[in-house]
This record gives sequence, C-alpha cells and structure tokens, in this order.
Amino acid sequence: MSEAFGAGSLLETAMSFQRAKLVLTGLELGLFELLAGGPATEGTIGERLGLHARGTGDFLAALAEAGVLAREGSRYRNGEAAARFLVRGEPGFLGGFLHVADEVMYPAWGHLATSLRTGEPQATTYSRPDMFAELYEDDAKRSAFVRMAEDASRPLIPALAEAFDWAARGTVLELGGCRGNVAAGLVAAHPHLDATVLDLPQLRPEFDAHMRTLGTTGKVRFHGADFFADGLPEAEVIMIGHCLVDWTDDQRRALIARVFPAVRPGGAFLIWDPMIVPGAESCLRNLVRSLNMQLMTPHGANYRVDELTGWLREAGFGEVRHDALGQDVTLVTALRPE
Ligand SMILES: C[S@@+](CC[C@H](N)C(=O)[O-])C[C@H]1O[C@@H](n2cnc3c(N)ncnc32)[C@H](O)[C@@H]1O
Repeated sequence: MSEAFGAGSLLETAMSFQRAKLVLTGLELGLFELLAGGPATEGTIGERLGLHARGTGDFLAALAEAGVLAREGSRYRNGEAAARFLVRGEPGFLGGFLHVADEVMYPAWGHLATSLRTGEPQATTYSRPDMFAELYEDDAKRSAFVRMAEDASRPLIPALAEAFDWAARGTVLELGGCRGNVAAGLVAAHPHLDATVLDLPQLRPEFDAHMRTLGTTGKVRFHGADFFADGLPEAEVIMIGHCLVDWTDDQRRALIARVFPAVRPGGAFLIWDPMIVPGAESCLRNLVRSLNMQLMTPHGANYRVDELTGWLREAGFGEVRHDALGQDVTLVTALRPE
C-alpha cells in the first residue's frame, strides 16, 4: 500500500459518490442556470429553486468548497468551469452527458456487483443486444444518446484539427460519426476537406437537422450503413472516435480489418478513445470508464494502446503512433503503406 494512501484517502474514494451527486443535483435543480443570471444569496437561491432551508446552506457551501461555485460576500456565483460547462445554452454545456450520467450511469453503478458476477450491462435504457437499434427507436433515448456522445467528443475537436496534417489530405470518412458534429468542426477548420460521415441509417434525420443548425449542409455528407456488414467507401483518411470502446476485441479487430482496404494507399486511419495506457496518470480513470462501458453496453470495454497497435499491424498498417488528444483520450494514427 502506498504510504500516501491511508484511511482518509480510502474513505474519500469510497464516499466519492456523494460529491458526484452535489454537481449532478445542482444541474437537476437548475442551480447553474439561475446563477448564470447573476450572483445570489442562499435565501434567494432557496426561494427560486423551491428548496427547504435545512440543507440549502450546506449544499451551496459544499459546492463552493469544491470549486464549482464561488462566493462574493454573502452571495454565490458560478465558478469559471460551472459557467462554461454547466449552463444550458453555453457552447461548452455538458448537460447532455451529465444528464445520462445522472439518470442512467449513476443507477447502473449501484449494480456493479451484479455486473461483475454476470458480465451483464445494468443500464435500464435498453434490453436487447442490438443496443443502438433499440435506443434509436425512441426519440427521447436517441436524442439523449446523441447529446451525450457529442458532449464527450466536442472538447476534442480543436485538438483533432491540429493533431494531423489535414492540409496534405483531401477526403476523410468518419465511421460512427453520429450526427456529424466532429466532421463539421474539422471541415470548419480545414474547408478543403471532402468529408463523409458513416453511421446507422436511423441517424440521417438527426444528421440533416444538425447540419442545417450548424450551416454545414452539403459540406459534410451522410452515408447510412452498418460498418460491420456494409461496404465502406474509400477515403484518404478514415477516422473513428469514441466508438471502438463499444465493442469486443474480436469486433474491433474485424472492423479494423474492414477499414484497411478502404484507406487509400499512403493514407491514414485515425482512432481516438480513452485508451488504457499502463502507468499513465489517466490509467485509473480509464479503467473506471471501462467498467462504465461494461455497465452501459452489451459488450464494450476500454482497451490498451498496445492491443490496438497489434490489431492495426495485423490488418496491414505500417507506422503506428500515439499521442494525447485531450484529457485521458489517446489519438492513434496508423499509416497504410503506399
Ligand atoms: C459513442 S457514439 C460516438 C459518436 C461520435 N463518434 C462522437 O464521438 O461524437 C458511437 C456511434 O457509433 C454508431 N454506430 C454504432 N454501431 C454502428 C454500426 N454498426 N455501423 C455504423 N455506425 C454505428 C452509433 O450510431 C454512434 O453514432
């Protein structure tokens, strides 16, 4: 046992669900939107949100101690991160992700022991093994899933636009690109790119609507297909992000083998995911995320960078490099030889 990890650290780890709920409950109550309108006293906050006086003071003071809120005399205001990421309507709003965290992930984590005994997911949002098909049958579930996925990938877009020599490439195909948010961001940064998103056909209406909202209609195309079963269009660069974690090792290997012939000779395959990098500072968080994938998906798990490198080499890719893309996320770039 590390000397630094004593009873205090042990209890803090064991009880960290309490802190998680401080933030998630603040979101549920609309606290951060209220404070986006300006600083407010405990009394005003309690009155506006309909809170009982018993816990309101401790709740607000705890959020301030945690750095989520800040104090201005007797008033509270959103801290910097809360103002950017917890207020609906802000470009960085993470409410789509945190809503699913609160409503689906949090209850599922209460059944971790069951999942460890059975290997079964514990999310209550689907019951069939074809999870995506089932989620996409229901408008509210589809919308919640899409917003969750997008909140997770949006912060990575600027780094992705910088991390690769896009100027030297013409066509890019994003597999599992959802309603095109990442591809649209990439094309905004590199307007010469000819971009296509391949995702399940059920997402076409979401894609079309999102492109209209972003003003990118016609700049990114949608190709409705199943990447495990249908032919993949060719491109100089094929990319896939936050997707391989949804599947088993065998499915990942099969998909990578299908991608290789679709990447033009001399082209590249880019993969980003919260990969497990033994010894890295992100290792614990990504192992915990892997258990989250077990709870939330029929077969998903996080994987190690060296495993991915092996699958890429097996498929025929040559040079493989990996770089940090964002917090806890690794970008792997594999080149197809000329
Ligand atoms: C976790 S989301 C990631 C979305 C997007 N890449 C992002 O990072 O925002 C996984 C995506 O894979 C898509 N997907 C799942 N199974 C697929 C399949 N068999 N063929 C094509 N797309 C699929 C889903 O519809 C979803 O958009």
